[in-house]
Amino acid sequence: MTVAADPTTPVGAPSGAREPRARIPFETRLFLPLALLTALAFLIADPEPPLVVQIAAIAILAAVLGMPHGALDPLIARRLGLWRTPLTFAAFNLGYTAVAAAVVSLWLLTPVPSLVAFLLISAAHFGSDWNRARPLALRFLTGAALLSLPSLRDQDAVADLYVTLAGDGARAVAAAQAALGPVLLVGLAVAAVIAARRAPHEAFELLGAAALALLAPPLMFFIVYFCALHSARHLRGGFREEHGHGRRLTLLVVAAYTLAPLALAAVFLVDTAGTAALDEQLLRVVFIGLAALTVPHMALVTLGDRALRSSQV
Ligand SMILES: CC1=C(/C=C/C(C)=C/C=C/C(C)=C/C=O)C(C)(C)CCC1
Ligand SMILES: [Fe+2]
Repeated sequence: MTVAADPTTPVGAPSGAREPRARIPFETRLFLPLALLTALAFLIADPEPPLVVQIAAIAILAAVLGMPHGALDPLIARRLGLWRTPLTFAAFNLGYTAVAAAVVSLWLLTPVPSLVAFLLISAAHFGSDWNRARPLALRFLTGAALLSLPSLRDQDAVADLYVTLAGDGARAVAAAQAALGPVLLVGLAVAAVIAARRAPHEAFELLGAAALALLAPPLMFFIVYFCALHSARHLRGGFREEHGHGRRLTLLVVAAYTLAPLALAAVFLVDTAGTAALDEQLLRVVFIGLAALTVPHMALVTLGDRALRSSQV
């Protein structure tokens, strides 16, 4: 299989004229066994952990493993030439924070449309973990399928989570996802077939992710996919692209930009202690926080990908 000069080439795959074999990326090896074990555990024993345990797990794992992949954003921005001096760096941070704050404000003002917008943006973002060189419509369809399958498995569980995040009106969003689920599942299978032609490991990842979404509770699916595949892939890609600038600086930026939002989340939790159950507050902090960071994060990742692709042409 030829993988040279293909943006879907797995990280670390050798390139050259002599038909190199695509190496299976680290995150595929991490995600697939984890996904299959988790899916199997719920298929056989259905050992559903209490919701509060799942929420605590997602808060901790998203903080430790999920957040750092967004923390590479200042480095992506530097590569894009968005900042060069301390002053333009400060302006970049101000802009990034302002966009995130605007998303939170919008969410509080119009929660249900904000949730829908978050799901649509996330569909494009997550769907781009596969078939990266293919049209956006295919990637969006893949992501929409991935995010709808949990509702197909357990519409009420997803509806309850959405209601905590966006109020009663959000129940209809889970219903819509459950209704679209079967068609989207077919779309995901098509995406897997398309991916298989150039990168078979992507097809296996997609099938593993679909099995996980259909068999494990919604939050367990999200934890395993988000931490073991999505975040791991972007973190590794980010470190690889920053290789010229030294690992120490990259580590420092990742640490600082992981800790800053976490500190903010902690302040919010302490500030609002007693106004709602801790698990509900945690769920809101995790997902509304992710929504706030996703908008500037996705804009940068998209620009970064575009720059990378044009430099490869
Ligand atoms: C709330 C919620 C869901 C959606 C989560 C989303 C959409 C997360 C997006 C995170 C992003 C985009 C991170 C960026 O890297 C699920 C899993 C459908 C079902 C369980 C409840
Ligand atoms: Fe991401």
